[in-house]
Amino acid sequence: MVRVDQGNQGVGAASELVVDDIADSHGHHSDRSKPDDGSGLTGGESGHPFERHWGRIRARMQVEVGEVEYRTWLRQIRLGEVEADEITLLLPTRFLRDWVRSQYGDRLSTLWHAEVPHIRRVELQLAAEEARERPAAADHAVPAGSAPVVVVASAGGVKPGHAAPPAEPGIARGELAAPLDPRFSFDSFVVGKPNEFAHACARRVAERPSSPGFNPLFLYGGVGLGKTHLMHAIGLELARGERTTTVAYMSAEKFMYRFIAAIRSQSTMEFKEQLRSVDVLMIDDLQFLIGKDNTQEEFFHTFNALVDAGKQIVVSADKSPSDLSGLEDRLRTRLGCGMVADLHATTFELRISILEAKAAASGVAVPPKVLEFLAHKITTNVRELEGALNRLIAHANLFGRPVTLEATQEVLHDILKAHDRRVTIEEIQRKVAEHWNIRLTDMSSARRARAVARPRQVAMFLAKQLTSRSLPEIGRKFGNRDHTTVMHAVSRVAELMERDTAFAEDVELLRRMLES
Ligand SMILES: Nc1ncnc2c1ncn2[C@@H]1O[C@H](COP(=O)(O)OP(=O)(O)OP(=O)(O)O)[C@@H](O)[C@H]1O
Repeated sequence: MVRVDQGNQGVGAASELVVDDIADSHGHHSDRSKPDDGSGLTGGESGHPFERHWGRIRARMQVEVGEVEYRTWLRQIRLGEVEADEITLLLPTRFLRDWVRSQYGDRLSTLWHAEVPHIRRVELQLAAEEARERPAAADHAVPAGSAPVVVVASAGGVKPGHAAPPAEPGIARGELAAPLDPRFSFDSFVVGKPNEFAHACARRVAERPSSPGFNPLFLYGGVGLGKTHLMHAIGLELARGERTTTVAYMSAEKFMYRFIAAIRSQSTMEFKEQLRSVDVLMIDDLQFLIGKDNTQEEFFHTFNALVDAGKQIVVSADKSPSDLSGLEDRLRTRLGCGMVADLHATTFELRISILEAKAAASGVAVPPKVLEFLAHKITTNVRELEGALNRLIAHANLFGRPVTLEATQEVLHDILKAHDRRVTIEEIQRKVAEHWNIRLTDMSSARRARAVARPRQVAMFLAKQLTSRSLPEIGRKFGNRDHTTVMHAVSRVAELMERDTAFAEDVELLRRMLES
């Protein structure tokens, strides 16, 4: 049984949630809870009247200075006497006291004053006797090795007077930290029609977080289309700014496991406070929370607390809020309240631009023919496209040979074969016919009624997008039609998709079904 402490509001429900959610994600129950250690200590229960305030200040400091620095210098601080406008903080050694005083003294005073306005002075003292009398006043909250670290890039860096130089924004500061990848910047994100709206929204949030109408920002789209890239870009951009903005980025899965860890180490209050003290919270791959009802509940509360406090939330998922059917209704509703931006499947043009940018950055000359070939063959996922190009480049560097079409086919034969196998024209025809409720034979019939001709054109379009068949080959599969008919179908469907969003969504849905 997980111990439930009265002092930790909401932990009872949360404790059960942990076991439930582990069972959900692993398909069986596992009792990973820790037995009661009998210490009687729980988060926020030292008995000191200012313990809760101190908990919030500690969480804030942890976020600002990073986990390593926090543990080295600040974790051992205990609360001492409060007299009039002064609070005493106790440290176990003279060296620590002097160091904390010189490096963090001002910041601690500011935070104390902000938290408890009548406190104007912070006195740092050697703990001496007091330390023995009040052994674990503040330390139990974040046990070593199991601290639920919120990963933070502290834009604007560490405040003046702080000890170590700030960690590079987004670089992990503790063993649980989820770093922002410096490669995923706005500069390296190639913008095209399918992602321009999502990109513009991400830029806007990075420039002006918490703007009305943009909070939360919900980014969604298929696998490998740049959601994570855009989220990192927002974080990196904020980290470059002048203002002091704390950004926490984590996957929904990490969110759940950190929450579980916090419950096990009985530090949920600190976990919540850490989360709620950030300015921008970004949760990636939210669909992971489907079926994890209790973690959803926790996320919902965090979400509300942050939005109500004017903080920015950015969330990504593989579907739109309304299609995330396993999520609780009230969460879906709130997620859809801000800006919802779709990253559409890439077009040939965008894939070419991405390949060109990545090839140029690599410094290896890749002929346009090879880029075109790759953009035709690998249509689904930018990650795979990038992987294929990287392999070619590595090969060229290793053997000192130029990249040619022949070499490409040889080096990537396994990837290309897998892509050829992925979708057949017959499967496309079947799915499209089912979708519009027409007979499969109409895919090759001579009927020209729109109810039949339009689905047939869509099937041709998808055959061009999803297979590596040539136009004449596709034409043959559609009742021996000419390649110009296929060409016309492809451009007609692309044109209609631009104009008619409902139609575009239909085609997009079919594509996703065929690719999954
Ligand atoms: N428009 C783009 N410009 C440059 N690189 C891109 C673009 N879109 C995607 N990528 C690259 O493709 C790879 C996959 O992108 P990312 O991880 O952001 O996808 P995702 O949508 O989060 O996928 P998943 O659903 O798997 O989480 C990354 O290396 C990313 O840099």
